[in-house]
Amino acid sequence: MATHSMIIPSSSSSSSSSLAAASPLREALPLFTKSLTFPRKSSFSRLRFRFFAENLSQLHSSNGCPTNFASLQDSGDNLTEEHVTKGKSTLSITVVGASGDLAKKKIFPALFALYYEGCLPQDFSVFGYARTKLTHEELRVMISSTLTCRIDQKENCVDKMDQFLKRCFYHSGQYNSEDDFAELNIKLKEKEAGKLSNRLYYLSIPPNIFVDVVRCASLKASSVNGWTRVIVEKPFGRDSESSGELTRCLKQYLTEEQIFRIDHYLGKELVENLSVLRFSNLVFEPLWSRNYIRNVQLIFSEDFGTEGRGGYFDQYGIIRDIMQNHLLQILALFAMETPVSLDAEDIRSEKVKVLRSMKPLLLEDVIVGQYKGHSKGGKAYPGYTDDPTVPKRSLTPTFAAAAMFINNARWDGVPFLMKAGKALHTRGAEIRVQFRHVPGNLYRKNFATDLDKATNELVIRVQPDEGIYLRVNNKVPGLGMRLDRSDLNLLYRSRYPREIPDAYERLLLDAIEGERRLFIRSDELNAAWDLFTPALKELEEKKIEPELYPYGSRGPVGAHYLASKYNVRWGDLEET
Ligand SMILES: NC(=O)C1=CN([C@@H]2O[C@H](COP(=O)(O)OP(=O)(O)OC[C@H]3O[C@@H](n4cnc5c(N)ncnc54)[C@H](OP(=O)(O)O)[C@@H]3O)[C@@H](O)[C@H]2O)C=CC1
Ligand SMILES: O=C1O[C@H](COP(=O)(O)O)[C@@H](O)[C@H](O)[C@H]1O
Repeated sequence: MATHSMIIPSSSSSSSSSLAAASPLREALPLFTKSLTFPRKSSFSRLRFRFFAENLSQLHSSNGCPTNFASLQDSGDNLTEEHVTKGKSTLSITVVGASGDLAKKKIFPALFALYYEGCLPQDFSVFGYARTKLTHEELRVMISSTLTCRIDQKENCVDKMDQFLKRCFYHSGQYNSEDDFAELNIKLKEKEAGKLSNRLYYLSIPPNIFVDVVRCASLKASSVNGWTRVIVEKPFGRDSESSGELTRCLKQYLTEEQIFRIDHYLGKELVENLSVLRFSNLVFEPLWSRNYIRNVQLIFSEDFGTEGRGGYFDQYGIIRDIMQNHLLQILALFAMETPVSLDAEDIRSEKVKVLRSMKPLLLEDVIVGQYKGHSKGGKAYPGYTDDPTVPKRSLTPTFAAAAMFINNARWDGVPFLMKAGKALHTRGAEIRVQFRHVPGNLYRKNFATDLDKATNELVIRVQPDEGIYLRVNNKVPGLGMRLDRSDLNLLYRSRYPREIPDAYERLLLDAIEGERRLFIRSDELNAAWDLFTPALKELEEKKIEPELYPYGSRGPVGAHYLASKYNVRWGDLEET
């Protein structure tokens, strides 16, 4: 658990301010600030360089830049166009916590996919770092089992994997040992061979060791002539206080510009597309307000429990695991005003504004649940507290539903309902926008008494089977006048029959590119925690018992009562 005390830098860092002032990462700050004064688009295009002489990629980073170009936005002082054009720069990516679940499942496969698609620079190496003792070869064997060739299933796949694995190395060390990071630095330097070096660290570790790692990496293994960036996995604290403390501690060693707080939902294709849908189509934006929208629903469900992650999950629960970050980020993108530009800071500023306009969640507007064991079709599914890493009397919610409100002119009074749960009957994530009734509807007698069922609904299905559909009323062909509801359906697998990149690919690429749009800024994070912290504290202090629901069910009935309090019906349940 990331307790308050656990994230305070350890004794060796207690003189952190003076150390930090001397740290190479901090020294890069004036350079960074200076480079930001360039007008972004024009000077960048002049300074961009090609990673590859061949194999130009189709993939673009989130700001629309071709990925085979890199910006020099926050590079070190030795970076010149000569280095750039002669390909003298290198990229080292160190996955800290390389022996862990996320690294194996997501990070190494995403790095391989980027390599496979020609999106990594010509000169790169990948290091795994963890306490587990492994040889380079053992790391390669471990990760090779999870690498897949997404596109072009057969051609060159094995060769490409071999080539990628040859660039992967391992260094075993403690997370709080400056000496171990100094040794890592030596190995990184060997690979960098005197070239201009950019270094990316991915902290795929439990949050209580984030600060130790950042301290050691900053002091002993940051780049001296290029940039150093750190991707930090969630959870970023467990409430406003611990999150603020974590940010303060990280900022002793890193500038805000070096910290890439990842929320992988922001890298999902349909979440990325939200802004395109809103701001590049005339038909949606005029409807995007309380005048036409009755309610918005943000729904996340998983058809499996916390199996294997109970130890982590029990410290956090579903509100911190999914709602405070993934669903709230989607909400912010959905509800924000039009940003001045697509620049990261303009978008993030709009997101902060909307978050700060929201009313903190009230205990009376949240219901919690926890799954219990259930047998179905002769198979027994375990309850949450059957997990040996979970305390038997745990009150941690594995399901929650919440009603939130935005107190601004656009959204005043519109309920934003969130629902997230584990061990439910299905897996999915979607945004549902339910529109108001048609005033004076000429066809009202053609609908049964339930006019709510006849309103338009826009559904953005983030996963699985990505798609966007708009439920409209339509005349059933024939001589009579019978209406039914049909979908104007944009099904991604039919329209775009290529595989969609994993969110981690997009986000890793963006971090390499220095594109921050899809990462969480510290003020966004503060605003997000401020919305949930009071209710989370009350839930814990009052020891609110979660409503039990059977594994594989549709969740607790409390979710329906909460929705009906605001005259809402969950769209996902109406459909199935
Ligand atoms: N797994 C997932 O699906 C997701 C994970 N995350 C976040 O990503 C990060 C990594 O997740 P995940 O890979 O599942 O985590 P793991 O529990 O697998 O931990 C990763 C590695 O960290 C080391 N480690 C684990 N516990 C400790 C400890 N108490 N003290 C010191 N080192 C420890 C272990 O390496 P070694 O013993 O070799 O040093 C382990 O292999 C976490 O912050 C998690 O919250 C976020 C989204 C999804
Ligand atoms: O961040 C997390 O996300 C996963 C769900 O991610 P998805 O991309 O598979 O939808 C969730 O299982 C996990 O509990 C949470 O920490």
